Amino acid sequence: GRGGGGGGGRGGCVPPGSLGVPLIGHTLGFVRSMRANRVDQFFRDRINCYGAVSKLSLLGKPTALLAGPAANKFVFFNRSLVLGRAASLPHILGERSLLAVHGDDHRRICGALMDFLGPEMLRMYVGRIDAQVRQHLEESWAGRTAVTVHPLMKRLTFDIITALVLGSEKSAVRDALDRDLVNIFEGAMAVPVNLPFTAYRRSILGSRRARLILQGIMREKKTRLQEGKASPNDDLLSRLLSMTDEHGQQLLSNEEIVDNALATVVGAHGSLAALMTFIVRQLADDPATLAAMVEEHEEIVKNKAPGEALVWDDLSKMTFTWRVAQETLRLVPPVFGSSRIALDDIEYKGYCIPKGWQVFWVADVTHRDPGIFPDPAKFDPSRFNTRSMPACSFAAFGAGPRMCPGIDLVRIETLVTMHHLVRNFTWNLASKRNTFVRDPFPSPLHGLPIQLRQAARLC
Ligand code: HEM
Repeated sequence: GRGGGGGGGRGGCVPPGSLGVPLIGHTLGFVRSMRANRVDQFFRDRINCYGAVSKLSLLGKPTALLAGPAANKFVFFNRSLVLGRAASLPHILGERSLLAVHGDDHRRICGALMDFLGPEMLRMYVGRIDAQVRQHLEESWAGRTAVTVHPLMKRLTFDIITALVLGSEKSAVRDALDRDLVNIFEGAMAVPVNLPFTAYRRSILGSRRARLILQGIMREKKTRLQEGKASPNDDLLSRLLSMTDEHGQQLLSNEEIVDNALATVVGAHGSLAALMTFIVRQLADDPATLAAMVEEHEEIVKNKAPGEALVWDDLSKMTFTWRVAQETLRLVPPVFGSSRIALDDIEYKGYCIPKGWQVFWVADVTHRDPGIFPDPAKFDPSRFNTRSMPACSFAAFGAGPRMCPGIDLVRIETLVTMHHLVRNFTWNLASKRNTFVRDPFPSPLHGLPIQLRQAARLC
């Protein structure tokens, strides 16, 4: 029913809506809708019914669901809302991962990660990423008439992030990590009940195994750094091990390094693979966008020797390609939303959200608001030519202190991959059915099989 009154803390009443069955609440409906790609509809139905603020029960907690740019901004910048252990993923990734800490610890750990993931460091790795993309296309795309895109993009993004985090060796270790990641994601959407045979339990165990693997590699790196056989710039682990505070102590504890190396691998893998897969899907049916991209990339190679690697400055010329990526992220945001926990009773639009409640923001619903994005279903990269939209309308990376620290890496990997892909191949969708499910990242039907044609010799 619509009844909104009663309960709650000081001032106003709690938002309208219903909390459903205790513990399970709306979780099953939510998870089912994710799997059937009706998650957008699941949230839209509630928002249509109750308005931009409503209550429901998700993943075992009473939850306030907020939607719209103003709501997003409220969530992203509110100090009484913390990303916390109530959500499954922070708990799964470890006590000291960026997702599980707040306040000064968050600032310190986020600062350390951004030292590696910011443009100053990442610009050094463009050449390495360029080589990995070329090798991947050479090995898995060249000479084929059909490929399945999503698994290939998962492989590529996984190889790039593990090389950045762990360094170039260790392929067996990477395979082991890869297997554990599957379990980790399974539990991210599950009711957080740590009992045998639950998805949640499998993901806790997968994460524990992955962190043991990372611990072993970290110890080896530490020794190699001490012996002068490795450089702090080799990879993320070496960089984090080399950073010190004002007393000369290691800035991040060993546990923090391990948990955040895992968070980085997890953060950089599925989301990016989804983005690149959906760009490929779009380009198959959108010759005008493809032609504009090809033109942009041909212009860039005009000034380069044949086979010369891309460098940082080349990427700043790929403005249209980045708008294509943003428009793809608008229509199919890899992270559809996420939650916070209220540390105090807080008020939004006259409603009280009681202390301890979960607050959920959603990207999808705002991204399809015709008041902000006219004709919202239309794919139109030129929407991003201007900056006139209200703050936090485009929420694919979040905003504020918790904004995604991986955005520069997303840009580099996407631009480099698309540069080589659109210049060397054209393709058609093998299936016209345009559906996808979330697991929790958007996954197209059958992994997006395509028929492939190669322009000439790979260049
Ligand atoms: C297309 C790709 C990506 C998308 C759409 C994406 C999206 C997001 C979003 C929306 C958040 C904020 C969640 C919130 O506010 O609750 C976030 C946080 C995060 N992302 Fe990404 N991300 C992507 C790629 C990456 C990459 C490449 C990395 C690592 C290199 C990464 C690492 C993280 C981490 C560690 C956080 C937690 C930040 C914090 O809590 O302070 N992500 N991401």
